[in-house]
Amino acid sequence: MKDARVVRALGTMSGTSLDGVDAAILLTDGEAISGFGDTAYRPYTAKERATLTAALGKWPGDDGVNAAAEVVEAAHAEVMTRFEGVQIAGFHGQTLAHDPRGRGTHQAGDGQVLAQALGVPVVWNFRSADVRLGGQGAPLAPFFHFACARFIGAEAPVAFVNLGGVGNLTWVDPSRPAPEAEGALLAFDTGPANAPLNDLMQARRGLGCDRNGELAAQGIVDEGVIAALMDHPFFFRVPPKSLDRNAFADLLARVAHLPDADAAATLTAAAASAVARGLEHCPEPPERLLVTGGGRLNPLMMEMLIERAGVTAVQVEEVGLNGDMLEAQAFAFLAVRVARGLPTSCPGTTGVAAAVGGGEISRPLR
Ligand SMILES: Nc1ncnc2c1ncn2[C@@H]1O[C@H](COP(=O)(O)OP(=O)(O)OP(=O)(O)O)[C@@H](O)[C@H]1O
Ligand SMILES: CC(=O)N[C@H]1[C@@H]2OC[C@@H](O2)[C@@H](O)[C@@H]1O[C@H](C)C(=O)O
Repeated sequence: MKDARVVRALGTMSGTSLDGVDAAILLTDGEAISGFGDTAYRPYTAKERATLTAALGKWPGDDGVNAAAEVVEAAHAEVMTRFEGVQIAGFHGQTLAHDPRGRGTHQAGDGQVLAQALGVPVVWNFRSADVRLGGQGAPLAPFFHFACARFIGAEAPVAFVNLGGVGNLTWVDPSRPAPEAEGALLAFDTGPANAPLNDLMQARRGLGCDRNGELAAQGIVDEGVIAALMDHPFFFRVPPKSLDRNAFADLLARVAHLPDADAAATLTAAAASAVARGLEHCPEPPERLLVTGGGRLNPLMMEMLIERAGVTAVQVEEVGLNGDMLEAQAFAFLAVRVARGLPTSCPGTTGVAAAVGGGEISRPLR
């Protein structure tokens, strides 16, 4: 019999690299994955990206934030209305600032605007409740990673590693009864991933990224820079812990003395070493790393990850998942959980005191 609680949910993510909006359909009851559906990607135009970049680090009420929110809402409305038969949507928005122990967390874009555009309930503002209750507000994909681990039939602990602008890691023990169960999940940001490398490529070569690790492959890693980076207090902090995109902005200065290729190689190694260090915080070594996010497409970053972490790493595609859309699918999953009153974070994922359901539901007004 078809489970009446399984819905066709649409999720979206606009990541820290400000490239565009990912959108994906997930069939789920908020506990298990029943199937994957269509996906779409809507890049930001250069003008839109400039508006978003100008608002980075800003808080509601600051100059430029309304303009950024309008860009986010318009781009999402455009891509989200392409899908048919959507019953509920999860809208992450664009993180402009994240300071969980200070001013909070700020995702631009209003879910009510999208509820109007789509004509279905939209769940949004996923991170604020967790932060208010003392959590990091991030990462939130781990509850979905738990469902993914079950979906792929993993029996031993595995780790999902997302190599986006920032890196993050979710250690999952799929034998536990639920994601919020004691010992089921440990998740945290590992450190810088592509953001500093992209910034370097922009500054030195006028390029958006080191495509396929081509420049870095010609360079030599400065292990002194890596060792000094690994002395940063962030790497000693016991997880859960999360990072602002610009938290390691000084990394560029640390490679300023190096030729382009060596600087790129060093920043690529930094992403890998940060994940390797993160693994030391895990309760036991994972069977393997399932890598998602754009960094999985950089063969040198993958090679360095395997070498520095000392464990096999594969792209999530090897286990039948979609590494470009996992985060969008995660927010579809989380939307259904919020609608059902199920938790979306717990002590092991954000450091919040007890399992908590975040998110606000906006329904279309007639
Ligand atoms: N073929 C490739 N070669 C090298 N790097 C790549 C390649 N494809 C993508 N990337 C890197 O991945 C980045 C995009 O990753 P992703 O889409 O996972 O980021 P994001 O979702 O915006 O970040 P976050 O997960 O931190 O929010 C690009 O900016 C680039 O640095
Ligand atoms: C505050 C914020 O938007 N954080 C993002 C960012 O991008 C990667 C990493 O930093 C992660 O903590 C998070 O996103 C993913 C989707 C998450 O919440 O799981």
